[in-house]
Amino acid sequence: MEKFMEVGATVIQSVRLDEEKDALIILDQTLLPNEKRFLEIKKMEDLWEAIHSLRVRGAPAIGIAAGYGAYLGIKDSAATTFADLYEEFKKVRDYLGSSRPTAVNLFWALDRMEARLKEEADQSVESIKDALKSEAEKIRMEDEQVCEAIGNYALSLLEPGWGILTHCNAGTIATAKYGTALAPIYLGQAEGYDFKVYADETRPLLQGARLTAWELKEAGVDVTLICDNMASIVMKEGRIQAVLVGCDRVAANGDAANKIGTSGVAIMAKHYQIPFYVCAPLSTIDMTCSAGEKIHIELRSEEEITSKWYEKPMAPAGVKAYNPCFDVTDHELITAIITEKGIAYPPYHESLSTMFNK
Ligand SMILES: CSC[C@H]1O[C@H](OP(=O)(O)O)[C@H](O)[C@@H]1O
Repeated sequence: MEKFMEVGATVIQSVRLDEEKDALIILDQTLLPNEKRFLEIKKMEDLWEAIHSLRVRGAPAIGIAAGYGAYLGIKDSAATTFADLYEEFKKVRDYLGSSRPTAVNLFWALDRMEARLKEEADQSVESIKDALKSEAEKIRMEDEQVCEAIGNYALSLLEPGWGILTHCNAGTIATAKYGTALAPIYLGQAEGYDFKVYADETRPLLQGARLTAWELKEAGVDVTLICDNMASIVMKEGRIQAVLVGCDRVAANGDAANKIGTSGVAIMAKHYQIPFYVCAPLSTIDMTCSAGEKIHIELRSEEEITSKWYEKPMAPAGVKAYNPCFDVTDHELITAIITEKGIAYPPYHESLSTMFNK
């Protein structure tokens, strides 16, 4: 944690609970890099909207928000028995679970909150509520340690001065701290690694341009923004020695869903013989999902492609658009999957299972 502070990185909590206000405080990521505004969220409808609209985004941050949401959703319940409280919890769980489909952390966190609630079944309603609050806090605190561990494992694969390409934003604001794919950048910076990071802009929602370029620049990291269709040229020019990406759900065979465009980057990396690493907390690995084709890919509105970020529409009125939010990178294109328990190499079914038993 201190290393992170030393390098002057943006120490910003994108999701936290404010106990005095009884609210979830969320950094509105849709406004970055132009405005740093925090939202106070008390109602479940507002949290659902914040997740759905990507005000809070990034698989681990969505999980943290859902954990707190599960607590806030039942905190003022008038239930006097476990059974009644559980009925209310299930409604909150199902509602928040419908906000986005792909990042498994949302469901992982809700399941974890439910398991804790059941463990406390013989306690009073008030102490069950307290237990849920502390479980949500635990999810957030653990994520910091998980990201730091991923960062250290990833750093062991990198060398000083390397050019690193990343896609979308798997940085500190997508997690409790450090990020997943950006964690080794921050930890390496403290050790004088002097990485040159290339950030794909990541159409259509521009998380690379708006968020990755912003947080790395704030931290004093050497970052260069490129359009998505420039990844090949920077690889060909020898500027990239490794690709690091985050992920939203990893299947048991190692297929990894991440922001749309990631699989194309992996195909190019293979062509140029550049290692392609996926950084994945165990909370993002879904061993119940056998392969990538089973992952539900979120489809988002056409307007995100045609006009959202422009003063004037960038496409003819009424044109059809297709806007899948994620794609799945085939496990054969992935050099290694870096978890908080170690580095998994192919065959992934075996190596990922081992990570869960450590
Ligand atoms: C560290 S999680 C990574 C992550 O979040 C992304 O998606 P979104 O912005 O839609 O929530 C993405 O695919 C990432 O790499």
